[in-house]
Amino acid sequence: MTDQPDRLFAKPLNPVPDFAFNQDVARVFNDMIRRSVPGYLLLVEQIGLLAARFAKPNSLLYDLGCSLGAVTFELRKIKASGARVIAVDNSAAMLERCRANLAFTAKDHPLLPVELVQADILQLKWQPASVVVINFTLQFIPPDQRLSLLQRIRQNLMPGGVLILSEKLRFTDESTEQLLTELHLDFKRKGGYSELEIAQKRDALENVMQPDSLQTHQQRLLQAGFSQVHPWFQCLNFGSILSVA
Ligand SMILES: Nc1ncnc2c1ncn2[C@@H]1O[C@H](C[S@+](CC[C@H]([NH3+])C(=O)[O-])CC(=O)[O-])[C@@H](O)[C@H]1O
Ligand SMILES: O=C(O)C(=O)Cc1ccccc1
Repeated sequence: MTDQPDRLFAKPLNPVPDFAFNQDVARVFNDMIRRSVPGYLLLVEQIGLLAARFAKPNSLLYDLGCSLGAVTFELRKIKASGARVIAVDNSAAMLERCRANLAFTAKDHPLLPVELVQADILQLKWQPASVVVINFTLQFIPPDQRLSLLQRIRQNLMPGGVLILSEKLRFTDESTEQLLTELHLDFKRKGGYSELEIAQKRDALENVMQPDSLQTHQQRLLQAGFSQVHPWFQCLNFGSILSVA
């Protein structure tokens, strides 16, 4: 994986442009996500283990909003004969680097075949799947499209299939929101981000990324038709939910 340090917001920007998954972001994304999402590496590793329990032979495993392919790579390690991984992202810059990463990491031990698809996940042509992972991507989908996307995912999951959804969380209780946001800022400061970098990235994300509360996610997943909805991971204001079809 390329590991250029993220200095994208280090110099004063006036105005701060909306956050976009362009070449500049793709180049530093590996560093950015590790220093921005507490628990990211543990989460990705654990997703591989969770997914392995639900993956069925001869089925599809989707990684929606695959970025540089961290989750895709974990899915490819699963032993499920005849299964295939479909990794989807609408950013050409991300997919190009994802392709290079996956080629580089393809060692001798067998990995599941992968197809990289450049597409909007709202426009995807679905095929029946046993595993769908959407790791920190639903928060970039317009809120009024989220339920119908989850319904489509639910409809294309085989019985007993799993959806793993990770998101930044907001909290309706003001003091919880304040405390966890402060702790997240402490995590960023400890990772070497300056106050300017933190403030400018927050401004860049403001119109682009809209997190929901854990309760909103749980209710929406039930409404989409999932029979079991289990929050299984939370680190500060980042969490993940496993839902069974
Ligand atoms: N409508 C869309 N259709 C397809 N892709 C999209 C769409 N909107 C955004 N994306 C893509 O979703 C990804 C979100 S990052 C995922 C991290 C990864 N899952 C990881 O586990 O490392 C999360 C973050 O940056 O916080 C980006 O690559 C976008 O191009
Ligand atoms: O940086 C943040 O505040 C985040 O919420 C996480 C994030 C990580 C990578 C790209 C966009 C958002």
